[in-house]
Amino acid sequence: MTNQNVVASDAKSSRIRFIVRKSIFSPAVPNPLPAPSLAKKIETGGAAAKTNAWVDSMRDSSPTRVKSTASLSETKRKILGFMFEQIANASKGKQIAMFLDYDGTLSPIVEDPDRAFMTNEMREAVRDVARCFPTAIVTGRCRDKIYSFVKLAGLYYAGSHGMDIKGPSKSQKYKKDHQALLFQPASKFLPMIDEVYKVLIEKTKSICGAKVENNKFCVSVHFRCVEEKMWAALVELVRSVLNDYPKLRLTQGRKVLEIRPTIKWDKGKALEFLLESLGYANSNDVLPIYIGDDRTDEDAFTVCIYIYHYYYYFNNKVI
Ligand SMILES: O=P(O)(O)OC[C@H]1O[C@H](O[C@H]2O[C@H](CO)[C@@H](O)[C@H](O)[C@H]2O)[C@H](O)[C@@H](O)[C@@H]1O
Repeated sequence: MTNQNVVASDAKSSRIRFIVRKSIFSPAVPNPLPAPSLAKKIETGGAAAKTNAWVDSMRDSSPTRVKSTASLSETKRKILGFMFEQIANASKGKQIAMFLDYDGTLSPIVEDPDRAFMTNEMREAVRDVARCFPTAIVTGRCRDKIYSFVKLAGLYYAGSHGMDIKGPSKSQKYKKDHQALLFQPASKFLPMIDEVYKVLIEKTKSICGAKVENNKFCVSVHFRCVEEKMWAALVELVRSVLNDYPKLRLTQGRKVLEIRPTIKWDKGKALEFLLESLGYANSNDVLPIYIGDDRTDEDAFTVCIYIYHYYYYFNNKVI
């Protein structure tokens, strides 16, 4: 391990992680994935303390815009070269399975979630990967919407943070028993999610810039366009709605509050499920690789090789 800016660890066989340390970036850049002590603060504090803990966490998880520079590109090239070499070594004699997050990984982060389109170049790259390896898009978004963005038929899609999994419609070449794959472990929550979505649409009308997105088995409340002084009001409002729904829980992504069922299912479980469906349950013959950029991706990082995709640090677009 010679590169100071990249950590590679193989604590478990065939599981390597790559973390691009923030020290290679401007010191002004906050850690995009701070170890959140949110759960602890929320458990111990009163109502105001809980709201403050949420607002702190909302601030921490929303790094500010950074300009890309030529030297950054050089660093990026070196890191990618190093990662590629490590992955190539680790994959010898194994089947690679590729898992890709969408927002911030395949598409740039933009203000309007309905316009987070991926480029044709990226689509071609994903198509090429899928020609070689079983490939899945694993996202917090609704599966139909993600399909309308990615538009590639030969992939697995795991929408709603893995609570809505569907296999490729055209090709079953990686599926051992050739059965169509559809798995929705939170289906009984559908009416509840729909109801809470409608309540939140109505209630958030009072908060300028808030946007509620129905992701089928979960709901996103976006605050990217909400003035910071209104974040506490927004989180209080969302929490007050959730008081009536003890079977739903609140989590957080990039400038987004996410409401989901309390079931023990996340992107990591979805990966395990997909590997099992591919015939690789607890197998050493597979090298699962996950590329992601968000806190919710950390659930998947426990299952495989992972790469934090620092798209937004290398790109001078809005984050
Ligand atoms: O698991 P992901 O694919 O990363 O989905 C997580 C959330 O992604 C989307 O929101 C994020 O991207 C938006 C568009 O760039 C951006 O406006 C927003 O601030 C980000 O949080 C999606 O809209 C959410 O529903 C997902 O939960």
